[in-house]
Amino acid sequence: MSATLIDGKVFAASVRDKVAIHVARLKEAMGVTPGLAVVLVGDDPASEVYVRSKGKMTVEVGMNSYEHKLSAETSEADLLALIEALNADKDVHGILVQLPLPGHLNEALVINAIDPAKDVDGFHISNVGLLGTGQKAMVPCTPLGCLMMLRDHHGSLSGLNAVVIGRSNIVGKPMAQLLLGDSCTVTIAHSRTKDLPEVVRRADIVVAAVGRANFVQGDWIKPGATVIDVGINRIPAPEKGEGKSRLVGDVDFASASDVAGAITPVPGGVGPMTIACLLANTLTACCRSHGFAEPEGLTA
Ligand SMILES: NC(=O)C1=CN([C@@H]2O[C@H](COP(=O)(O)OP(=O)(O)OC[C@H]3O[C@@H](n4cnc5c(N)ncnc54)[C@H](OP(=O)(O)O)[C@@H]3O)[C@@H](O)[C@H]2O)C=CC1
Ligand SMILES: Nc1nc(=O)c2c([nH]1)NC[C@@H]1CN(c3ccc(C(=O)N[C@@H](CCC(=O)O)C(=O)O)cc3)C=[N+]21
Repeated sequence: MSATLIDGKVFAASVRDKVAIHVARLKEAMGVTPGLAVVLVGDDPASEVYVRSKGKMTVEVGMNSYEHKLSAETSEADLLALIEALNADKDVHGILVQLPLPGHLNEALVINAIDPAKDVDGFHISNVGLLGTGQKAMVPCTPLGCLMMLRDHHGSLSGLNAVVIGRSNIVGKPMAQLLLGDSCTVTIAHSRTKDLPEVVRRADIVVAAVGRANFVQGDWIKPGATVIDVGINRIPAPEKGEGKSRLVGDVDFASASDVAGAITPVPGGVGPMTIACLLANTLTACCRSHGFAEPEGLTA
């Protein structure tokens, strides 16, 4: 491995430290404590783990955490009623509805019911539109975390060729918007892209958000490029014992880290930054709702 490792775990801890300092100040000077409500519908074990770890970190930075666990059979009307109540709750500054939702619930309808000012995921159409037109928005956590790491590594991103693999509403598209906002020349690749390896070879920055284990190969990477691996894939790991598994990204780390200039690992890369940015967004939402000065370096 010759690439510099971009340590998301360390970076995320520094973001959370910054958030904690601002939260302490808000509490002391203004008597306001930011609050994050997380809504989980159903009992997907992986989602439960994430929700628990989000709650723990929310409390660690001094914020209030409100967890709402609803059964998998919850009706759309009941979920919308909860969102209405959270929209009206003065102690709640951020609302996150864990995705994916069970199939009988209309995801777009539910997300768009959240008060855009409390939409710390940045998924509401109003925030999507604001981001797309370069106006102040709530920015999706995963792309924001990627952008922070890229800015930290490169300084300016202006003029660099960026290739985003994946065009989902939660990662690929907002990532492309943020890179464009920083004056990259952006290509969005997806499952219909012709000759993906050749497209990726032009990139100074590669962001992989595909959902396929070890998909991006080292010989697709331009020597010296920066590789951000968003993928979270659980694969069998018989070498760790029968029935065991491990997490890998969308990038074949072994081959890519020999060619890239810098690379994020999985685990310990984008994942921890996503949660840190969720806390940063909750703080930002709280400051905006009260008309307080926004902390610097925690938004796009
Ligand atoms: N670290 C974190 O915090 C987070 C990690 N993730 C992880 O990131 C990954 C992507 O998530 P998400 O965006 O939600 O996934 P989606 O499944 O919504 O999107 C995947 C994208 O990859 C594209 N794709 C699929 N196969 C290929 C292929 N063979 N060649 C090129 N493109 C392909 C799809 O193209 P098409 O549109 O044509 O189908 C699609 O646009 C997952 O591993 C997920 O677990 C997600 C959120 C947060
Ligand atoms: N409304 C909504 N917003 C989200 O942001 C959202 C969501 N729904 N649904 C699921 C995805 C996935 N996601 C992750 C967050 C942190 C890690 C993370 O911290 N991963 C650790 C590893 C954790 C482990 O060991 O399992 C790491 O990469 O180091 C991963 C994935 C947020 N998501």
